[in-house]
Amino acid sequence: MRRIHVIAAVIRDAQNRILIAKRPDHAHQGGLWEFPGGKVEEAETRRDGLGRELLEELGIAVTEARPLLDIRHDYPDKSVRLDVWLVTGFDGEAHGAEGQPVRWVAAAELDEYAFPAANAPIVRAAQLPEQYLITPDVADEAELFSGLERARDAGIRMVQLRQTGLDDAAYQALAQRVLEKFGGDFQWMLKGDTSPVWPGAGWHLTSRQLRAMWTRQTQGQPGATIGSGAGLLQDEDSFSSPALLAASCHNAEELKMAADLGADFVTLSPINSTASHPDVQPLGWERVRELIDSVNMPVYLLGGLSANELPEAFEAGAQGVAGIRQLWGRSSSISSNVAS
Ligand SMILES: Nc1nc2c([nH]c(=O)n2[C@@H]2O[C@H](COP(=O)(O)OP(=O)(O)OP(=O)(O)O)[C@@H](O)[C@H]2O)c(=O)[nH]1
Ligand SMILES: [Mg+2]
Repeated sequence: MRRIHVIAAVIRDAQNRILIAKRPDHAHQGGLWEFPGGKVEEAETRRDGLGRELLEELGIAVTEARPLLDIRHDYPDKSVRLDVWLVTGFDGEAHGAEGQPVRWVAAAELDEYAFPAANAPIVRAAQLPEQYLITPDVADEAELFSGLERARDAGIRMVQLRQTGLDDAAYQALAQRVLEKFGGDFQWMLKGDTSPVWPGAGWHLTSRQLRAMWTRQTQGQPGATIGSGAGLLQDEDSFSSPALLAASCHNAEELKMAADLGADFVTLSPINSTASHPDVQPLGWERVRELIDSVNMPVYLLGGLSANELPEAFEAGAQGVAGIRQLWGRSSSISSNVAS
């Protein structure tokens, strides 16, 4: 089946609301909500297609846009490439120029609307920030707390609590203290052997956990040979749904495993060589582009990148950048590793 190239727009206004429209009942995937857009014409660039579709459907002229997510989906009757752009600037008042209902909704409310099956990763991409901070190892809790305050003030909105060398009990106790103080400031991603118990917190799997969980879920094996640390192998109920499921990936195989498990997003590393891992071969941008292209999930690039590299990351199709020291700010004195 020929794959149809469709441009779709996540349009965000100054209040961080997102515009959705309702598809006509008689259309493909009719009656469901959608991100405005449509088929790219033969002689048209992606950006021109975006501009034309939003003018036709909403009566707005796009002034600021960048690629957000590129996905491929096969419906029983149709194969589509959904080339999704984030639109943050436009002239005119958006309205249903073709008579379709349109609505501005808060990003978190998108989950309450019925979209076509292909749209699940678009909804995640619309909700997730551009930067994903992974906490560095710190000397003490005061340093952790002041760093988190600094990150919050710098506009960081999602944080993975990582602290090497803690056993699970010590980590859980730390997580409790951190979330009591900063619970509402960030989307939290926690590590550990089981799905986090804190409401709203997500679970970030190491690549080792990802492999173990994938093996258990897809092969129905007990996974006894994979290692004793993976508590998730022993407890079926540990896969109670966290708010978000993420995983650390380094290659095509791990990306596919994460996709199979329905991960909401992944990190991909290492992009560049880092001082902490001078001997690890970096992926390089060309390979990164290919890897991102092979999956339908938001991908954060990790390893020697800061917010300065966001344009390159977007251009490669990534959701944004993840970082430890690069996103933590200047006053952190303790060196840390690239996340597992
Ligand atoms: N615009 C849009 N299309 C989507 C989304 N999700 C999704 O699966 N699609 C599919 O992508 C295809 C694009 O369709 P469209 O109907 O908007 O195309 P169009 O504006 O050029 O419409 P037309 O064919 O009536 O001229 C449809 O098969 C639709 O089901 C989405 O969020 N937005
Ligand atoms: Mg359309």
